[in-house]
Parts: sequence; C-alpha cells; structure tokens
Amino acid sequence: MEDDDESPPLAVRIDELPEPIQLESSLCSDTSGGNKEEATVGVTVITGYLGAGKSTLINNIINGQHGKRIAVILNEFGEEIGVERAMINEGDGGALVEEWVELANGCVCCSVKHSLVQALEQLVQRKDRIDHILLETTGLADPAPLASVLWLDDQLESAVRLDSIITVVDAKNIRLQLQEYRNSASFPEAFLQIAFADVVILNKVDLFVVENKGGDLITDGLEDLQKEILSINSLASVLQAVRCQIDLHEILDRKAYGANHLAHLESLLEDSKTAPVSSRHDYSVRTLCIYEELPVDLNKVQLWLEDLLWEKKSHMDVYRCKGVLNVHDSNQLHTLQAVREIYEVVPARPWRETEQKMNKIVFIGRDLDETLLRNSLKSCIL
Ligand SMILES: Nc1nc2c(ncn2[C@@H]2O[C@H](COP(=O)(O)OP(=O)(O)OP(=O)(O)O)[C@@H](O)[C@H]2O)c(=O)[nH]1
Repeated sequence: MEDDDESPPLAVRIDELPEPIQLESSLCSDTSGGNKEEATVGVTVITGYLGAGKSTLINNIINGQHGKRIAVILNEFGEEIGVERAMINEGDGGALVEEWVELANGCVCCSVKHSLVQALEQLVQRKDRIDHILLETTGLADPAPLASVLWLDDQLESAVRLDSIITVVDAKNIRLQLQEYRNSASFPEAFLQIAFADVVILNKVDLFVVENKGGDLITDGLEDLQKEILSINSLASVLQAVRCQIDLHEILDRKAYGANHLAHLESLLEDSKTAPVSSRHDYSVRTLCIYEELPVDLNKVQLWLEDLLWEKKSHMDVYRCKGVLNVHDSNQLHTLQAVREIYEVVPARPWRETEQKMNKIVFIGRDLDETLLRNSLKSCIL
C-alpha cells in the first residue's frame, strides 16, 4: 500500500502556465495510428448538464473495484471548486485518488485549453502512480474543443490520450430540454453534449418511474427517450442508470479515439447501408449515414473533408464523423474520424476476404444535407 492518506493533494495552477501554442490543424496519416495507446494514460471526459449526476459518477469510479489509480481534474469556475471537491470522496474503496488538479479562472473549453494539456503532462510525469485521469467539465461546457485538444495532443507525442467522452443525462429533465428546443430559437448545450458523447449515461431513471391509472409503478416512455437520444447520436452507447451505478468496464478504457479500436467499426461494417439507428425525431441535430462501394481517391476525400470541416462551404455543422473507407490501390481498410474540424484517416487493417469493401461514413451534426454529402462522396470515386 502507498502512503496516500498522508500525502496532501497536488494542485497544479494551470492558469499560471506559459503561453498557449496553435493547436488547430488536421491529422491525416498513412501510418498505423493508435500504437501509442498502450503506453499512454487515458483521459475520460465527463460532461453533462448541471445536476445530471457527474459528481455521483466520479464518486462511483474512484471508489469502484477496478484496481486503477485515478487522478481527477475538476473544471469548474472559481468559487465552486471548494464545493465540488467537498462532494467527492477521496477514494476509500478500490481506487485511490492520487492527484487533484484545480482549473481555476476560466473554462477549459476556451481560455486555458493548452494549459490543460500541460497540466495533464505534469500529472503523467508520475505515470507510475497514475493509471487513468477523469476530467469533469462544467455543466455548460461544449466538449468539442476539449476533445480536439486531447486528441491532437496525442499527435504531439504527449503521454495522454483521449479515451472517451461520457455524457451524464438527467432522464427526468432531458426530454424537457430537448422539447423546449422545438419551440424556441435557442440551441441548448444538452444537444452538443449528447452529440459528442461516446457513452451517454441515462441517469436518474428511478425518477422516471410513474404511477399508472391502476396504481402500478411503471417506467413508460424510457425506451422512447433512449431512442430520442440515439436519433441525435446513434454512435453512442446509451446506459440506463440509477445514481450512475454502471459496470465500470463500460466506461473506462474504451479507446474510443484509437484508429484500431474505432468503436462501432464492426457494426458499421455489418449494418451495411444505414446508420445503426435511423433518425425519426425532428431535430436539426441528428445522425446520418452515407454509403458507396467503389474505391475512392484518398486525396479527393481529404479535399472534400477540408471543404466540409474547415471551410464550411456547405454551411453544415459537422460535430462528429466516423467511418470506413475503401481506398483506391490499397488493400487496407481505412478508418476516418473527425471531431469538429480535426480529422484523421488511418489504415487500420487489411480488408478480409469475406468482407464487402465499402465506404461508409456516419455524420453527427446540425443542418446536415444528405444529398450533398452523398454526392460529395460519389465525386471522390475514381
Ligand atoms: N433520484 C436520483 N437522484 C440522483 C441520481 N443521481 C444523482 N442524484 C442526485 O442529483 C443531485 C445532483 O447530482 P450530482 O452528482 O451532484 O450532479 P452534478 O452533475 O455533478 O451536478 P453539478 O456539479 O451541479 O453540475 C444530487 O443531489 C444527487 O444525489 C439518481 O439516479 N436518482
């Protein structure tokens, strides 16, 4: 056992670290990606609306029986830090909280993102003492810039990698938030948080229990709610929970951004021409899927993605994108991933003999134009 009870928590003031560097760029690699995964410390980003259950989840993780030594980073505004920390039990159970990092004076997603990377690097210098990092973002944060920073940082050869984004959703209130959107011009962060999630924890399902006319307790409508969430982001795994009690294997070490572990790769290939769940709700944020079998020219695909994601020539707002490509003159199945403007195309493995070679791309975004996306992919065919 280590002397953790005696050790004071370590606080790294990331707002005092040196000047940020330019991080916006794309990744497009012809070498095998994801090989550094095993050597790096995974970062799980935990996001969700105010009061959804993020702290409850962190408590469960740091006290869970997974044997991992976990560092927790809290991204909350100034005065709230004390409250937040007081709510978290510092590891009485299986896992130990080795380090605490307070992110004061700003939101990770805007002013201090590079400093966050540096703080993470400081943490993992003691890598022999840390297995995993949890980063809780403020309830109102857009997780995209954070994902980009952590994902890019992997390319900068840091010792950390983005493992996954987990969004905690309050089952009782989320429908209200989503329905309000239909009647107003405002765009709730709740949509973004679901759109960027690799895992959605549909929490507080106990509060979803209602009494029917006969006096019985039922959870009528929960499945519909789950479908509604999947219609926004059909690539996410949705887990129903009470007090965020879930199998921790479902959320730690998902490697959602590793090219060779691309989540849903196999189901992408299996469900041939459609997205895993088709959209049936009338939200402007949705998932859609495009499909072509003939081989594409990789350069053309890159140019198309850059027009779409960087130049935004077609005025679509693409948040996430995952897919497989059948690249001309290559026997390798290529995987494609994008988070906002950052994308990566990587040869993942050889196509299997029994497999239908295909290009299949799933987009999650706002105001997606299906015809335009389809035609653009077609124009990349040789
Ligand atoms: N009934 C019920 N209450 C829950 C559940 N999960 C969490 N809560 C309660 O909901 C409240 C908010 O939970 P937190 O874990 O603090 O939520 P949070 O997302 O960290 O909140 P903020 O930091 O304010 O954004 C607390 O009072 C929890 O006890 C649940 O599954 N069912």
